[in-house]
Amino acid sequence: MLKVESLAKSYRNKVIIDDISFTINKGDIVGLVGENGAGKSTLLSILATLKKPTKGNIFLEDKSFDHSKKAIRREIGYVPQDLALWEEFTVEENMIFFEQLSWVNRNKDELRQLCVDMKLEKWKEPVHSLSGGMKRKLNLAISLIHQPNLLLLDEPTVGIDLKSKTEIGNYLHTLAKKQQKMIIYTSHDMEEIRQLCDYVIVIGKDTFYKEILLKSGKPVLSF
Ligand SMILES: Nc1ncnc2c1ncn2[C@@H]1O[C@H](COP(=O)(O)OP(=O)(O)OP(=O)(O)O)[C@@H](O)[C@H]1O
Repeated sequence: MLKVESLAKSYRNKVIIDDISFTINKGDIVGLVGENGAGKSTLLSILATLKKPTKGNIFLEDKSFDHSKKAIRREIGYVPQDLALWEEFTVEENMIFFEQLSWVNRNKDELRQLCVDMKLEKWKEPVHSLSGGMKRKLNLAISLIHQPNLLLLDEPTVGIDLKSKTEIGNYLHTLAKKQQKMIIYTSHDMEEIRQLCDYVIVIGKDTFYKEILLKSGKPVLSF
């Protein structure tokens, strides 16, 4: 379980996030939506332990973000908006490189299976020759190497076609429902959010997204 209590973040005196509280259980896929600049990436990077909140508490199971940062990092897979891949290396070489940096040992078959599960079958191809959707899949596969329990995905399907979006969505659904991962997922595509997420956290002043989601019957928490 991930528990966020009264979280706030300001840059200098500008309040970006104000008093957010929510709980995510194992197996939940939670959408995080809001207008540009609402603070979605800021919230994800706080949950990824990369930024400190101005106020509030966060717990992953019984571990506090204030006291157990190292242990918590092992449990988290974070995929930022920007791709972080070695373009000249093949898919295989990228997977092996990131496995070497991770806390767990995964053999080549296991690494390859992670890619196959995501329908990324270009194992021997250099990354620069892959489509945008395939690169996004590879970024996601890399974030799963250390078998995290909490996945934080910042617009993982931005700019990719419907087929790849659907494949990524199906895979995330399997990760949550069969492997009991917790997933927080940002997107500006409300249809995708509606189909994939169990509930949605809406942040920011604009009520546009909240209204669309409520109309579709999706449970919404808004801040
Ligand atoms: N290091 C920083 N210093 C000052 N302001 C920042 C910093 N990082 C982000 N901000 C500001 O915080 C606000 C929220 O940014 P953030 O990137 O979290 O929004 P977002 O909801 O993810 O937006 P988008 O949908 O465009 O990705 C923006 O106004 C941004 O300019």
